[in-house]
Amino acid sequence: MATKKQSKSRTKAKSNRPKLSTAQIGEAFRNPTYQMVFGIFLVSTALFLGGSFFSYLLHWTQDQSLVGQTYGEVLARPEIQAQNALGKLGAGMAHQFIHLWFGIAAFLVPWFLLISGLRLSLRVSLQPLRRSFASSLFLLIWIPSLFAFVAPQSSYLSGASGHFYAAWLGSLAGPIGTLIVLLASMLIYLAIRFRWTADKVKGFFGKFKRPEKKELQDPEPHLEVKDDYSESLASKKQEEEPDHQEDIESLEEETKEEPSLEFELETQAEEEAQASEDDKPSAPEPEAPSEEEDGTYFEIEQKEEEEALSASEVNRKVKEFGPYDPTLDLSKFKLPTLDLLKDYGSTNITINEEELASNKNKIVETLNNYKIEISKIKATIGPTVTLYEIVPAPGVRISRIKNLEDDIALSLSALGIRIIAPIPGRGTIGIEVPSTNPQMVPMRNLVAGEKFQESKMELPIVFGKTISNETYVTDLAKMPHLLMAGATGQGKSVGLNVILTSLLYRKHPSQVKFVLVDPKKVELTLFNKIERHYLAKLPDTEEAIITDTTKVINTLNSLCIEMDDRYELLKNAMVRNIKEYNAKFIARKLNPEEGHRYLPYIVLVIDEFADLIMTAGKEVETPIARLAQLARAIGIHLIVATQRPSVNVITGIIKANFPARVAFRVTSKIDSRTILDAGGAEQLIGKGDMLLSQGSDLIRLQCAFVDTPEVEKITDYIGGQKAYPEAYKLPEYKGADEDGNTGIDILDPSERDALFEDAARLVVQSQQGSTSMLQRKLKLGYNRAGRIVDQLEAAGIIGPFEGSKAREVLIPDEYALEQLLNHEKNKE
Ligand SMILES: Nc1ncnc2c1ncn2[C@@H]1O[C@H](COP(=O)(O)OP(=O)(O)OP(=O)(O)O)[C@@H](O)[C@H]1O
Repeated sequence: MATKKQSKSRTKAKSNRPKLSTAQIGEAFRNPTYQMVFGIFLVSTALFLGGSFFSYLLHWTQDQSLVGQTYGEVLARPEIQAQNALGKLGAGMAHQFIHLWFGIAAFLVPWFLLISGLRLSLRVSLQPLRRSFASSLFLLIWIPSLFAFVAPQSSYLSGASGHFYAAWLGSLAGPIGTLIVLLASMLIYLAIRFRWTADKVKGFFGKFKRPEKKELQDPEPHLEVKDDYSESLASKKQEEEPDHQEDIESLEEETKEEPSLEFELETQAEEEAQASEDDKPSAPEPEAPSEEEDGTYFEIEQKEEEEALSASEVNRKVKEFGPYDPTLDLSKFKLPTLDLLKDYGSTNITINEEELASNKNKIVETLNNYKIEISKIKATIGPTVTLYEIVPAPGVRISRIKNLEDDIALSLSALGIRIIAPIPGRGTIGIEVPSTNPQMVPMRNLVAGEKFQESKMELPIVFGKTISNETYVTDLAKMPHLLMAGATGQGKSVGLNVILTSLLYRKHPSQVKFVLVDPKKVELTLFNKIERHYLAKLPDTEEAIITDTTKVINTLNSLCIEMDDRYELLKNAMVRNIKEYNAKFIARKLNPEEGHRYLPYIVLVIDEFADLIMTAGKEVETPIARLAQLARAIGIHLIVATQRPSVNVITGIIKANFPARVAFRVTSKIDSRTILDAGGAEQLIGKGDMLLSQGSDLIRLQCAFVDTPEVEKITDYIGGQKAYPEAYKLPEYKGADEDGNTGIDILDPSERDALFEDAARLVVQSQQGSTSMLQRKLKLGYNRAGRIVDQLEAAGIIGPFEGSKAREVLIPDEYALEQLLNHEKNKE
């Protein structure tokens, strides 16, 4: 009874177990580890079969004795031995495949398994898979039939299947009919396989007729277009007997005259599709290595879509976040989940072969019109722009191609053509042509990408995709500051949101703080919701997002104080940068009682810098330049965006301290030069198309797209979680206007600063009378600390200013100080 119940409940449990959906199976199949395992399995099977087949050809007569017996018996009895190198199993398999099935054509089976296995496991592509499969299927029927027809006695050539087909065909069409069917089917196969056309066939036969004519026309033949094929012909020509030369020349002519275009379309993404399953119908069929119909190699490169981690994997990583000391205050904090970002589906690029071929032809034609020969063209397809890389024929001056920029743009009738001559480090010339069907790059796909999720960077930012469709992740901590410019509506605000979103997806609130300056008052308001998690602000201010100019000046100066403080901490900890400092702090090697604390990174974002410079000029420029120069090591990073990249906004001093710059589309070449020190940004196509310059590198990227509702969802998600009691406090700074010479009498004890007594105690305790010490310990601005020092001097607590020496402290201990203070109070 009990067992019945048990088995019942087991069956119930079984039926309750979730069934694998096809999507899950597909996902598992795309898993690189499974692909590797399956690939290894295929390669080993191929080697086993191949080896046993070869051995069968040598030993099949000796192993004949095994054939008559039942498999089970042969395998079970160890005394039965086979001559086949792969043992009884090998002998049996080879007999099955060669004798009973396909004859000699059976070798196609291990060959196909081998190329499939290599592609799956190592991404090595010996042959396009789909085509090899079709060819193998055809040949597995055709070869056995042919051998059965021409050599019916040799059964290992044709196999039993060959005899069957030949007998069946013979009964249907007789021997002559069989021969015709065999020949015709082979011709059809060759025509499809090698894309025969009437011109090609005529050209091939024509070469036997035209040599004399050719010699008359072109007494000194030379190769007009230099490519591998013609090169091989040229070398062959030298080796050949003189009377074969005409043949070769006519062959060359044939290649030049060929009007149709064929080019290789080998994409990794497509390889992926083939290796897994046929779920991407838009992916084009890969073809044979590039064929040079018009004398120029044309090759198309499209990088494979980056492997996206599934939503559950990303969320698991989020959950793993935690056993880290500084996060303890908000240990339950969860980083935003992937589903907060909008799912725009897969963004596999659909290749428009016609467009590619026509652009390629136009480029080649335009260059040919100017007598510029090229030997190879390669197309790399990005989300919005395709890069045509040209290898010019030897002797062509690069400047000539560069000068044809406008002519090429005219012939392609496209805006935004950019010529990079030469592409640094590649030895080629690049022509970037905007696609007619640009693809947006959704933030979700990039955030889910392995590259971003697994990056070990301090402040990883997933900016977008490169021209070769690769995800571009960079480290803000290494940049270390970023200047961003672009005309209105070209994607600046989206770019800023992408940066902030990237950091929100990877960093715990204890690790990074934002100081947001938004004079336009609308762009960054959404981030108000995460004030107590991620924002930093001045003490006693209401709004964390700074919109007014005076507050910006105070905040910048406050950041300078924070910077000085941090340098002091670093000095005391004897480390060189924030990373080492925090590592030491986490290892509990720094004592919090001595003022040490965990230092979060601070990212200052200024949207619309031009507005600030116009209203505050030097007052803004100086602290920004100071921060930009020094703040790198202590973890303060600046991102400054502007609509107007003119020289009075981006001054020399600002530019010199911002090595990393991003340009969205700008209105003029001068603006492009101002921001990037190079032209090109005026030719971008807008909508997030951008150039990123880091040192001498200039990279074209398509910025990721994150919409306002998505940002709102993320900030809501974070804002809904437990927060710190208040925003991260920056040191207090009072502007000169507020505490400058406002008629305060330093001799009048009633007008003393509120912090006077605290300052006096500090000075006496430490027996040090310096302004900078007060600034640091009391978190004051320079002016206020200076004024307190003057009041301390007037009260007789410290001595007068003595140049480079510290002021003398006149009160020996705290007891004497308390007596002095009480005495003054009593006098009042
Ligand atoms: N990376 C992108 N991908 C696709 N479309 C984009 C991208 N970036 C911007 N766009 C489009 O351009 C529009 C304007 O972008 P955005 O608001 O960022 O411009 P802006 O430069 O900040 O303008 P402004 O300076 O006037 O605020 C967006 O609404 C969006 O439609």
